[in-house]
Amino acid sequence: MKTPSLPHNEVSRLEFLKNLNILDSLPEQSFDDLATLASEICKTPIAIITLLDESRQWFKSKVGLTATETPREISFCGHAILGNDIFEIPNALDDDRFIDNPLVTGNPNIRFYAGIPLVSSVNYALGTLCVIDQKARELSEEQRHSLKKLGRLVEALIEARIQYQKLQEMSAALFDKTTFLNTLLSSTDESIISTDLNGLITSFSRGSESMLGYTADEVVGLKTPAIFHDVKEMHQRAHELSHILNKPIETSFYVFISQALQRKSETREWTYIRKNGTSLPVSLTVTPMYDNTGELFGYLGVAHDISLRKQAEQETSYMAGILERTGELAKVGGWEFDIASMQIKHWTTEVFRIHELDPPQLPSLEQAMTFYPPESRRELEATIDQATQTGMPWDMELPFTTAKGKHIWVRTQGSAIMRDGKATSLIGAFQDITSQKTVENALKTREKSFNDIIEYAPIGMAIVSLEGRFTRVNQALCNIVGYSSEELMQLTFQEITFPDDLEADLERVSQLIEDKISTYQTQKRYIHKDKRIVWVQLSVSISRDQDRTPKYLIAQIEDITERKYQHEEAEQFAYHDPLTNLPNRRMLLSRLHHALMQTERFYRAMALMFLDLDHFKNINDSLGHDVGDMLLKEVANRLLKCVRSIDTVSRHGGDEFVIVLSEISHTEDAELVAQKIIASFKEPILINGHEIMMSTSIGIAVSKHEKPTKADELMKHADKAMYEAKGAGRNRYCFHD
Ligand SMILES: Nc1nc2c(ncn2[C@@H]2O[C@H](COP(=O)(O)OP(=O)(O)OP(=O)(O)O)[C@@H](O)[C@H]2O)c(=O)[nH]1
Repeated sequence: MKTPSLPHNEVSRLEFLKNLNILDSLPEQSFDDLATLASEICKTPIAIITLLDESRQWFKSKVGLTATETPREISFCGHAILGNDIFEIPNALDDDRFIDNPLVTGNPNIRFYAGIPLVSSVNYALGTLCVIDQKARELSEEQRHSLKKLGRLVEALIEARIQYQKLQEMSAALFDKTTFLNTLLSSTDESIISTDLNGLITSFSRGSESMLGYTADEVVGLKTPAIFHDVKEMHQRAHELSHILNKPIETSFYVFISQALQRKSETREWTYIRKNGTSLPVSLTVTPMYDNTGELFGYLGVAHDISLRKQAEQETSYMAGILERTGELAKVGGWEFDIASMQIKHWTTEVFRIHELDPPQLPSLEQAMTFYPPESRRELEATIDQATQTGMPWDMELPFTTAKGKHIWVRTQGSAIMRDGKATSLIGAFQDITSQKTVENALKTREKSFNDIIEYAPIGMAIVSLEGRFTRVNQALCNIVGYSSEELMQLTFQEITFPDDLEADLERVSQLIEDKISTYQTQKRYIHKDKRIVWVQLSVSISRDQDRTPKYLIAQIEDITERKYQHEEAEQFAYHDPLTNLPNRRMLLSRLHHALMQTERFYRAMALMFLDLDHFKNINDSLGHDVGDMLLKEVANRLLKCVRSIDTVSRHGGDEFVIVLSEISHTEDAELVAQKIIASFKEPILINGHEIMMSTSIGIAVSKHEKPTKADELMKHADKAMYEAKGAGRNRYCFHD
């Protein structure tokens, strides 16, 4: 027996056969009819439609046989499919290939076999239509011819099955696709509307319904432009298209499909009018739709709601407008620079105005830099480089020359916008600060003059905080108080003021701060660094801001120490007796007037004592004038010890002394003082080894508030009383009656 060899395309043949899904399928009438016909036409008891699987031949249809399959290696069909025509074995017992075949030697005892290969349209021999007899014989020519035709019919059945199968697959795919599309249509919020070529609406998606408020039933069948289009907008677009295409365009469906007609889809912003009358900005993409022959059959419009974006755009443009206007008002411009393209992206009107350039043509970076002088340009470029690398903001004031050649000053501020640690753009503000700069320069000049005035002033000057701390001092003041300016600025005026003068000074400062006085002048004492007293003439004023809040004190300090001492000396000279240093007649008269006034005011009494030394001339004559002088000094000391500090002991010249007891309660008080004086002379006075006994005669006059006496009267009274004392024997006192 010879096992049939395999066809050259066996692998793909088996694959094709498998995909036919025919193996082990149920019997089909059409196949069975053809098998029966073959059996009848060829007059054989057996007819089979076999299909050759990898290891078996399977019978799709069979007549006169109960088996459903047999092994491939013993099959006759395995040989038959290798040829193109009928494979005919008249007597298997005469053929070496089959003589010992189990199908020949055993059931079904094949003797005659004729099979026509069943070849698919893509040239795979799948099996055979064969007729079998248990006796040796041959087919007639007609039978062969018919068997071939029947074979073609079986092939057609198999081909129909293939086509059906393809159709099944396609319809399954179509179903999937339709399901997908329907799901997509109903799940998206986008509005999807299809129309035919004339704009008749053929579908209206769920998204369209919720976007526009109409149901599909209300809209499908309407012609575009339909109830939800803004006719004014369409009219405007028609007008634009007329210009573009240079021919009149009507306000019609055409405005939506002008591009689609040229096989392009077009996206454009439109306004939809909802059923409730409100409008909705949308971005509408219109796409032409073609059938499988490439024929245009309609249009698809997909629209999405851009109201949020529009609102954001409006807000942005509103904010940009506000920024632009506030920038103009504040004279501050804004700019933006894109780092990737190294291009200026935006300048506000104010930036153009400062440059004296006309918008909207933006200069390149290089051009923009030419407005700065070379040195400033280098500085600015370096700063921008640094900002780009580090994101560090900058704020610079630079000289600038406008497009029309005007020299101004500008302030440029900027910072980098960073994304993922990298600067993507720079934004900033730009300002003309020329007038500010002019004021600043004027202020600087003024400040310099002010500084110069302070620094080089011949008198001491200081700026002092309201608390008293020196915040600014000049050299003249340092010279006055002996401190360096650094040392002085660590001190307060309180610390260097002579304690006795501080209270009055602080009082005046308070009045200044409280705005009760605007300035004050005083003479006061500072304590020099070397601890000596320095007399100064001080003039203090206060600086206030616009709402009169006090800011600091301004002090002018003049050293008057020398003048002060000279004055004191002169005063001493004018009002004092140079020998005894006691007040002289002039001062006494002043004190007397004062005492009389107080007497009247306070309902008191006072006494005037007139003293003349007894026989003083003898001292001069016997011991000399100098001893006389020394004696007079000692007398002065003794007299001072007999009175209170409020009383005045004066020398009137020669050996005459006058005492004002400015406040007595009774006449007896004066008497007591007179007795004390007389007693004090009891002690001898020791001068140059001479023990001198001295006495004095005293005349006392009293003035009481109830009976006041004028000063000159009182002097006369006391003088008269003194003479009475002399007359009465000296070394005594007498009251004027
Ligand atoms: N040493 C000295 N003598 C003076 C000074 N001024 C006046 N005298 C003298 O004082 C004397 C005053 O004398 P009188 O008061 O007139 O007479 P007296 O000797 O004191 O006698 P009685 O007053 O009558 O007790 C005169 O001799 C003056 O020359 C002075 O400043 N120094």
